[in-house]
Amino acid sequence: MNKIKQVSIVGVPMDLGQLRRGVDMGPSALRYAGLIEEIVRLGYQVKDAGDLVIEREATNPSEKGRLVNLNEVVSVNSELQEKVDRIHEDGVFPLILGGDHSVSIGSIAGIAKHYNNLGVIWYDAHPDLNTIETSPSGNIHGMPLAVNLGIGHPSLVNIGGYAPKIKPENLVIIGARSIDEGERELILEKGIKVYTMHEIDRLGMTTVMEETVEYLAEKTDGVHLSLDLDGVDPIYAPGVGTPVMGGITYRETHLALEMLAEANIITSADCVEINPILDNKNQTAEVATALISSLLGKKLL
Ligand SMILES: NC(=[NH2+])NCCC[C@H](N)C(=O)O
Ligand SMILES: [Mn+2]
Ligand SMILES: [Mn+2]
Repeated sequence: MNKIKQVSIVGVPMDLGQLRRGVDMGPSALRYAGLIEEIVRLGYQVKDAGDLVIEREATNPSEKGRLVNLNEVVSVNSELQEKVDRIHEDGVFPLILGGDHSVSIGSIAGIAKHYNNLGVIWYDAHPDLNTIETSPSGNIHGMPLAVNLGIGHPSLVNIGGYAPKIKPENLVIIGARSIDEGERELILEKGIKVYTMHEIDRLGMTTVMEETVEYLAEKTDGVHLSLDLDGVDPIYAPGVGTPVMGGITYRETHLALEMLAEANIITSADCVEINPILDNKNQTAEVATALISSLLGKKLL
């Protein structure tokens, strides 16, 4: 957290990056779960920048081979980019609340310009490395990491007026277990560091995080954490639109985030894909709140 004791929250109540309604309620669910109070309790000065206003058309059907809601996703992320850029300029830790995972396009666009080598930890069941050519769905929430690497539709890739935002060697994906063929090819082609569930099972989360911190610390000057709640097993985080069984446990995720807090390398974060309609009495937002507390330094003792 680089001695920044201020956190600025931006909510992005947007569900346009995919087709299941409800993930637009993520910021409210997190606020109801007491996220802000919890961060205040940890000793931070919290500025709540409120939520972006999202305009959505009544219907916008998906067509294969087409980017669903492209123009809307571009305009929301452009606005988010500006907002996050300003927060960063003020020297405050930006915490972005999604919304579907396409909001990471705007959050990283606003952050990456402040670093020569921004590192990214993508904690997710999915690598989100699809392009229009490889996407099985046309949903932009399956593409943000590719976009951040400069691969994808120009109007997404150039948000913020520069590209790429991140370099493949500054990226670590943790928790992947649903990987499309085109994503697999891109991972191998770019040599992206991925800890799939297989490596997490084999090495244990302690080693995974020690290696991740070492890998990023030596070559990056800031690290963004993108926390997709579907990285966590759906037993603990059922309120997500694309759940995949066999995920990371609640305890392993706490450990991962506690280790990041200890390493003191995270300079910004987003928390995405919470869908309260699919949830069990706001459990997923409560889990996310507890996890973010660990990231921001909460300890058991
Ligand atoms: N952020 C997410 N939950 N992404 C899910 C992506 C699912 C699938 N790979 C797709 O491209 O449609
Ligand atoms: Mn994701
Ligand atoms: Mn995911």
